[in-house]
Amino acid sequence: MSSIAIATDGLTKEFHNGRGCRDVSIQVGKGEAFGFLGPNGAGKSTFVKMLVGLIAPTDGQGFILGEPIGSIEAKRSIGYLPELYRYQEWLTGEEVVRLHAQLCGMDRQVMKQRVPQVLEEVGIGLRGKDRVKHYSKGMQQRLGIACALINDPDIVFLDEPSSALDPIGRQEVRSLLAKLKAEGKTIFLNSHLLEDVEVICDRIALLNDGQILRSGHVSDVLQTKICWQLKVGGFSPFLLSWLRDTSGFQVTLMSQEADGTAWLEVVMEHEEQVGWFNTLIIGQGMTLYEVSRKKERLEKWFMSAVSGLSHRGER
Ligand SMILES: Nc1ncnc2c1ncn2[C@@H]1O[C@H](COP(=O)(O)OP(=O)(O)OP(=O)(O)O)[C@@H](O)[C@H]1O
Repeated sequence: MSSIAIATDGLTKEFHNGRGCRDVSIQVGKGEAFGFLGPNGAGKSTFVKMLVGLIAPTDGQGFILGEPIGSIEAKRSIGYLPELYRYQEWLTGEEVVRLHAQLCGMDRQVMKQRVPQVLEEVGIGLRGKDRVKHYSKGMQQRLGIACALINDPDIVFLDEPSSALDPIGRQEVRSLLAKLKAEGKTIFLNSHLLEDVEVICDRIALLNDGQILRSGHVSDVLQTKICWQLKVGGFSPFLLSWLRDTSGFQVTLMSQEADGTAWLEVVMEHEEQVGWFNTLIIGQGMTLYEVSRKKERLEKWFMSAVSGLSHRGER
């Protein structure tokens, strides 16, 4: 049995105006969380709409668990949260989810159990009988996720699930995605929120002007070198060259206060060397206030990939 959840080969959608996305080939493994990034207008939503069968490709092919995209068999195993979707605000949350269950052709008895269960799962079980117009944006997004999960899909496509949410709403959606991932669901996440992608996704691809520009494992992108940031007290400039000479590491003074508090950045070969380096600091009479591993950020990866390129999307 194949371990591939989503596979595309040269998948293309060219709109009448020449926009869309071109020649996109990816593979996403079962249980993997895949982040699809790109500037506004890069073609991310167009790609997802092809995968979920809402629009037909103009070239190439795609498969969901081995079934051709757009087929009933492929649709049975997916859930989809569209971007900025607005639900019928005169309905209750429960009615909205029930409507989606009916659209899936769910049996009435199964529906009776599944609707409250999925509302509970996304954390709006107690508000299921309230009308959507009384829901916060965060609750509406979670309601959308409930609709996407109603058929207990193997693969969930989420197009900007945290857009327009405040930090609390984002955190709620992020925890929900982490839970889905832990349950073994395959997640395909379109997002501009790179911090969310860093936390949730295993692999990423960056789309620009309809084409994949870069792709890779998030862990590789974030850990290009082992760099620690240390906050120390009792620092004096002559200690900098002593630390460099004694450790052999690249030590950089980032900032220093008049009271001798300083921030250092130290690049090492192995993670474990930090313990030894700390003993050098303490041995020289300095105080160690804080030690943290500096990570590369996805934002840097994203910006370095798109800088200097034309992206016709929104600009
Ligand atoms: N139905 C359509 N007809 C013509 N052009 C379209 C159509 N749908 C999208 N486009 C264009 O295709 C390009 C890609 O749009 P798409 O919505 O896929 O981008 P996106 O990466 O999802 O953007 P965003 O991050 O802003 O949501 C855009 O230039 C858009 O204007």
